Amino acid sequence: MDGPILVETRRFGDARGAFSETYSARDFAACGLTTEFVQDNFSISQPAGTLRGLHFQSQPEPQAKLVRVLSGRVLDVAVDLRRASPTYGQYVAVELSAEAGNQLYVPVGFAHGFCTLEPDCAVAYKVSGYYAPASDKGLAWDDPDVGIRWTLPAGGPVLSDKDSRQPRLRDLPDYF
Ligand SMILES: Cc1cn([C@H]2C[C@H](O)[C@@H](COP(=O)(O)OP(=O)(O)O[C@H]3O[C@H](C)C(=O)[C@H](O)[C@H]3O)O2)c(=O)[nH]c1=O
Repeated sequence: MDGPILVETRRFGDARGAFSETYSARDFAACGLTTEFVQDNFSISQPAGTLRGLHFQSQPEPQAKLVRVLSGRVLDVAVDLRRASPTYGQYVAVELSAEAGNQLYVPVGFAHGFCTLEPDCAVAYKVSGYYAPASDKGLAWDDPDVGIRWTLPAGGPVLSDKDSRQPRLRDLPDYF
């Protein structure tokens, strides 16, 4: 899909553990990723099966995101909301983990969310627009028209009240 980018950075391991440069404006630009980030976010989720999303910010403060996992494993998902896109309504899903040290770049025009695959997952992500509550929008995690194949616990996901009642794709205005 045109848009999201899976980022793999070098990891230097030794007897103490490992070191990585997780972000470099110069090296990312050399790969065509020139987004300027203005805010860092962090969330920690205790229960496995915590599902945060799907979220995005509409104009005038849209956000591209660079997501990575500091501890644990998550299934990270981006849904294409760009009306003119040939992949409108389709999604990408990738397992991000502290162990793999991989990251997902989610461009403006995508809803983003993740579901934790084990307890005590810490997620850090850069965003290219400041938090703007009035622009904070969402998409239903279980929208049948999108059909995301989440890995969920038997009792279902742990959701915020907000995420338990997000609109379906067919009810969203043309934000992008
Ligand atoms: C996003 C955000 C939230 N907040 C405050 C607002 C609430 O009082 C509290 C929790 O917010 P929320 O329930 O929206 O947090 P998440 O469900 O983790 O939302 C995030 O999860 C998914 C995965 C995303 O991609 C978004 O970046 C983001 O929306 O933090 C702030 O003060 N600044 C912020 O940038």
